[in-house]
Amino acid sequence: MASSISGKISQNVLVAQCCKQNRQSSPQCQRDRFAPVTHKLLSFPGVRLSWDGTSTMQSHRFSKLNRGIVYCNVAPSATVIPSLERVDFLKLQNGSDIRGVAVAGVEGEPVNLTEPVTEAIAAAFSAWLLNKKKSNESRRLRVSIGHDSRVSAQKLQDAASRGIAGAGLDVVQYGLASTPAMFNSTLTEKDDILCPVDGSIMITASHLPYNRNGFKFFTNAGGLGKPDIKDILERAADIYQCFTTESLKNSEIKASSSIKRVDYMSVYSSDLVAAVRKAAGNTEKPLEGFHIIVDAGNGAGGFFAGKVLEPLGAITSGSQFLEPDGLFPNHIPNPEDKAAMKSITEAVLSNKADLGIIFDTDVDRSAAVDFAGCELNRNRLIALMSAIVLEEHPGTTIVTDSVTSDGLTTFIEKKLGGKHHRFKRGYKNVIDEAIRLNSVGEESHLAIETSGHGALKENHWLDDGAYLMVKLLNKLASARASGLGGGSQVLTDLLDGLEEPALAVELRIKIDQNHADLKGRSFREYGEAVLKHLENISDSDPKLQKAPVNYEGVRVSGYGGWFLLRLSLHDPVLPLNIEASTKDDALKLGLAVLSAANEFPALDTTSLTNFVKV
Ligand SMILES: O=P(O)(O)OC[C@H]1O[C@H](O)[C@H](O)[C@@H](O)[C@@H]1O
Repeated sequence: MASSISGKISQNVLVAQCCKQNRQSSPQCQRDRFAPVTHKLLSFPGVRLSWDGTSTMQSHRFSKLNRGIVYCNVAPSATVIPSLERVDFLKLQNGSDIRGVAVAGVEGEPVNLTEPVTEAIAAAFSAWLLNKKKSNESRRLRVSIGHDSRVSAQKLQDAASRGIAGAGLDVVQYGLASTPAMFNSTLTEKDDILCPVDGSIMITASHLPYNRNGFKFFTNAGGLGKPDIKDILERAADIYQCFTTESLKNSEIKASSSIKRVDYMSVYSSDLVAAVRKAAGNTEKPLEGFHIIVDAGNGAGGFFAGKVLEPLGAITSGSQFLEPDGLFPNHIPNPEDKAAMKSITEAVLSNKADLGIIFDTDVDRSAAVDFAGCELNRNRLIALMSAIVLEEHPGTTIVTDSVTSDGLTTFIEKKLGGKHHRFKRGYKNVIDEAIRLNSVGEESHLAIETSGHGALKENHWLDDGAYLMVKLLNKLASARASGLGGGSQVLTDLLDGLEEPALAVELRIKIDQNHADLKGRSFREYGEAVLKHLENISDSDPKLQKAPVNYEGVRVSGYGGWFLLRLSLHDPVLPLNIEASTKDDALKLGLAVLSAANEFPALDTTSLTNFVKV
């Protein structure tokens, strides 16, 4: 419970408990042994914390001069938990997400996302949030937590709740939820369900295997970016090394009184329903008679059938894998995955449905399949969304990731009259770039990746796979309202004129980080050297032309196609995309890359060598 001091609400932070034992054993604590600790993690406005060794932390208003200074004294009785492993927190960063191994049993993948680690990360997010937001005088800050269907979800949700409650913030648990719903909870104005929340945590590892898990964080300004995640992990490392048996026990007791549960997915779903009804001129059941199949891949997207499509009048029989199952027994929930797309396509065809909709585990990505089994994912989904958005906003700029096809550019610019801004890979990069363009006067309404991530300006730049599908449903409903039949043919017709390559492939070339040829360089530096060399080779080959505008890696046209070699956002890998109108041309492009790659012994070029051999 927060203690009320001088009539103001103050936030307690239980997690700053640096014990004597810890100080003796950890270098940081030794450094800080006789001095007040200046912890970034506790630098919240105007509050000094002191702990007198009892289980209660006391907050005192503190002079502005001393903001951020924390006195952290711990009772000698506190004991370090022997089972607390050393954890390299910064290794848990994955771009603008946190990802780790939460379930034991996979060889070579030791668990590094334990409950105490999670508690420390959630406490660190709370401290970060307290720094960012001035606590409302009338209430404590609150944080919503939701999760996808992973087997480790419940225990991580409980641990994260303890971290937040221990920091003196209120916790609102949503249970099974989608990532976009979590962001949305920072925007919803609805007091009776404790919205808006000040911050939100989604527990998910997207489409990764069952043993992984992770976190995404939101405020009403959007998803946290890389620097914020790094900051949070640094704070979490400090917090973690100060954990004691007592502090962890206390946080459990504290958490039980600060946790509320809310059925937020019903609220979020009814917003989606309202959006489709509104677009259809306030018709109650604009999808009446449409047969639409949902494939949630046993992730969190099952709600879309029963809570969105059915209230709108659609028939959803034949929908599959709607039940959450964190072992993902049917297929990987990933609209880029070939087996997943095959599965939904077969379901649409065998049920003679009008449309199929598929989500990734946490529903921030999606794709569709038309009545004839035509996959509407990757470049096609971008083309389709561009057609819809450009009808509404003629001439607008469509921001995409870097691996989009040349045919897509021609389609957006020549057929649709828009502008294609091919930017970098990474959904956050794409969304942030669209926001930046608007801020400098270039109108953009859509930011979308080939991975199926997509965000619209009209939807607060929320990265929302379900909302992308709502836009397709609006199109179906409005076409029928204006007398057009043919079900999802209306969507496929929008793709008329999109040139597609005969062959499109993505190969991932690994960099062996332990190879002597790195000569002390990081894999990134090594990868950059590969790219530079490839650029030089391409410049000197008259059959190859470097893309005039390119924001990442080396993109080159030639032999009736193109290739892009770039550094992965996360891994020691150089992903290579090749598209061409014949297999022969694709091989020539592959050979050009291979001749450059062969000069770098730390590269594992097996996949490329096999590709050019065929
Ligand atoms: O650079 P890569 O390894 O291909 O990964 C890039 C991808 O990473 C994650 O999955 C992000 O969610 C995507 O937005 C991004 O496109």
